[in-house]
Amino acid sequence: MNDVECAVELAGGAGDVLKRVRAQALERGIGGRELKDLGDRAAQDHLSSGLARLRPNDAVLSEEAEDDGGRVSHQRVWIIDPLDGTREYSEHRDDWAVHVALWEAGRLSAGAVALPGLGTVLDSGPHGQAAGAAPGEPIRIAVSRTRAPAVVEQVARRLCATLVPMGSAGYKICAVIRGEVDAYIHAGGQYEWDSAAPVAVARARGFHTSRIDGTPLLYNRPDPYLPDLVVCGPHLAQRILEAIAEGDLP
Ligand SMILES: Nc1ncnc2c1ncn2[C@@H]1O[C@H](COP(=O)(O)O)[C@@H](OP(=O)(O)O)[C@H]1O
Ligand SMILES: [Mg+2]
Repeated sequence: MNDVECAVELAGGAGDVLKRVRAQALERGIGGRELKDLGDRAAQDHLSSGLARLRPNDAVLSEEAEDDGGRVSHQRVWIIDPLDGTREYSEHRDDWAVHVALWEAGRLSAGAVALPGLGTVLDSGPHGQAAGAAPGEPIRIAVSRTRAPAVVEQVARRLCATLVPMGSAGYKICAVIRGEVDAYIHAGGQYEWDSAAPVAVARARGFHTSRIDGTPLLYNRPDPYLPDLVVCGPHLAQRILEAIAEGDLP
């Protein structure tokens, strides 16, 4: 099994576990915080035991595990978010995801994002897919449905774009890849596990991925805080980055 196949197997398996956990919780009348915790724990257990079995020599950075920083000196580090869009998962919505990425010697070398609500897993393997169709007007920008950053609202006004609220960073990046929206912009806080796997998939298919100031998204840093990003078709990147750079000017 190569690394991409490994990522697909693990993300898809964790997605199946999460769906089972949620169905059983519904039958037992469990929801809210308890369901979020059950899901986080079950998906983390599935991924950590799978990585220990399939890739025992690699390091792991997970949203749901202690990080002692030892991974920084490793050449191969799996960056995982067992349940991205925890809130939406607990609300029985479809916009949540499982992220499994591999960072290898300075770059993301493999990734898979399970979208269990849509019954699919997207991966960073060779697909020969063009990087998105030219966007129609107005441009559609995916944004957090619960904490839309002010900068995204400003950019939408400048570009006369439509905002499309959704949960989960992975689900939103996959919405760009799937052509449901033209861009995803986020600012104000996030961590490497929120974007590593979907960014690996987006890059493999030719999409633009960067910080909102246009600099590269870097992974396996000592501090995994990675607060902002832009993902869009390459033809839109310059317009969006310029609109962001205009800052608070009217
Ligand atoms: N300001 C912020 N600070 C820290 N994490 C944030 C954040 N805004 C969004 N995120 C994280 O990014 C993911 C997508 O958020 P959203 O659905 O609002 O777009 C969520 O991951 P988790 O669900 O794994 O916690 C959320 O916790
Ligand atoms: Mg997350």
